[in-house]
Amino acid sequence: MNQTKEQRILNFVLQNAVRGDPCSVLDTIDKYCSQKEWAMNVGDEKGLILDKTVEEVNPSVALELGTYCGYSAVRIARLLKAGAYLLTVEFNPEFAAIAKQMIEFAGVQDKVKLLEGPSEEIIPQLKKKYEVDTLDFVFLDHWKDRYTPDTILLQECNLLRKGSVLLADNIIFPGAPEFLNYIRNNPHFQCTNYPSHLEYMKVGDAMEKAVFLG
Ligand SMILES: Cc1cc(-c2n[nH]c(CCNC(=O)c3cc(-c4ccc(F)cc4)cc(O)c3O)n2)ccn1
Ligand SMILES: [Mg+2]
Repeated sequence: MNQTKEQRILNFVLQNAVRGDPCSVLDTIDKYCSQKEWAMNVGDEKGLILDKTVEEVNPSVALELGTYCGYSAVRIARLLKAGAYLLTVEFNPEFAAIAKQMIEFAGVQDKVKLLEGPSEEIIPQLKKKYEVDTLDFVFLDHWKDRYTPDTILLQECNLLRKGSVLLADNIIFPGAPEFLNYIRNNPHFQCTNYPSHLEYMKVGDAMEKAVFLG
């Protein structure tokens, strides 16, 4: 049974990073994915934009859509205050299994709850099944054609409050044109664009921040 790229990334971390040190896990993933095999982690450049946004919001309850190998879950969780937590949603069981091990190796498992399933199924369960009141921060990094329907779903499920912050990856590449159109023309959101580059590449990309105005 030959290995997947995601297993190779995890193994490289297990062999080269420092257990319990989130920064060493992030640096090791970035090293592997920039030098050996590209992978769709948010990466170090857009990761700084994510860091600044998480520090500014200082969320008690955060949601991530699109866990992948757990890079941004580790990135977000390392910045959360005592008692704060991240819910992260992954639909692919192989990715979820890798992410679980990555999160545990980084030592942030007490701050992260990994939920397996498609976002459209999980979001309506957040209040009753996962005891969420409202979300302070949402990182959109899953299927790009789900950004808009899931933003609408979050509102329908009453999961956003005045001041909730959404941050969306890949606005330019692969691109989320429908989402950009929706969110920038929506009077209930205040948007800010952050130009950057596709992870580990010279290709242009951007992140979009959208503050819910209630
Ligand atoms: C429906 C649902 C879905 C999920 C879900 N979980 N994990 C994901 C991954 C989604 N991410 C991407 O597809 C992605 C792609 C690229 C890319 C690809 C190919 C290129 F050539 C260039 C760039 C770059 C990125 O930065 C990305 O984030 N979705 C979870 C829950 N429910
Ligand atoms: Mg992305």
